[in-house]
Amino acid sequence: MDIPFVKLHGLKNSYIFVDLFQFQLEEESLAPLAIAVADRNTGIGSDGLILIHPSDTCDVGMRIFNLDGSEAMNCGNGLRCVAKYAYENNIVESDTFTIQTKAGQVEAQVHGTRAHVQEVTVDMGAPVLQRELIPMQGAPAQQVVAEDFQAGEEQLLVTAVSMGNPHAVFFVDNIDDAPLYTQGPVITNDPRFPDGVNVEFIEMLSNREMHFRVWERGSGVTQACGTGACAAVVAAILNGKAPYGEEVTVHLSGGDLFIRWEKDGSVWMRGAAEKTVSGTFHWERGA
Ligand SMILES: N[C@@H](CCC[C@H](N)C(=O)O)C(=O)O
Repeated sequence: MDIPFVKLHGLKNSYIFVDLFQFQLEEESLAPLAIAVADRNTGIGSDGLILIHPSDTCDVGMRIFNLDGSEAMNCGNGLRCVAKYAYENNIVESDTFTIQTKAGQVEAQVHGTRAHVQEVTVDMGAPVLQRELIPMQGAPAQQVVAEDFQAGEEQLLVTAVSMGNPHAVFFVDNIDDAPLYTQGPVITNDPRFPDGVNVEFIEMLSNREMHFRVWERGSGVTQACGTGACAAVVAAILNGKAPYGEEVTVHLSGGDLFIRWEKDGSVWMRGAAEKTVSGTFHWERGA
């Protein structure tokens, strides 16, 4: 099978995009295809696969598969890339439009021209903070803010946030000392998070600026995570480390995102999306 693809990234969090307005894929091929395209030796190389598809309820739809083939409910960097692709390819009429995800509907606004969208702002909706909806084990109806969390030998404090997908946020004094490679792969599969979890380490530089590192569920260390950056800013506000309603600059390994959380309302994410390459991926399933 020859599959037309485009590779885009949000701050070097890269995905292979297949446009299902143009090309059909069978449901059972999606997870193995994600693993195949993401492989950096035998595939194209990416953090996963994203499908851009027609939607009954929104202007365009997005589905995201991690590097290991697991499907996630949401992807912030993917949303900005889908918005760029949809606008540049005339899938949408206006520069503000809706995108359907498995976690619900979001609204995107592109900044730029049909020839080149540089930046995208997304209304990511309200974070989900009830423990059982993240989901995290423990007494229901509570928020998880700076809660004791024993991880191996380390005694950490966790703040848990869902942006449609689960995030465990840990504040550290120095980002270079964050136990990303030791605790990331352990915490992501911790049974206290029955669906697994994306693991973020944050160093606050001021109440408007933070360093961010992530171990993504299903993909491992990535250069950036849009939903993770949103969760980190929400966690900072819940811990009294940042204000409501003000843009916070998040320094990720791959670049900066600008995140704002309105009290009792939406999280807004603004940042870049880039196209790197397009082509055709020749794939024999099971080969
Ligand atoms: N990189 C993404 C998140 C992708 C999904 C995540 N790994 C999960 O399993 O929830 C982003 O930019 O938000």
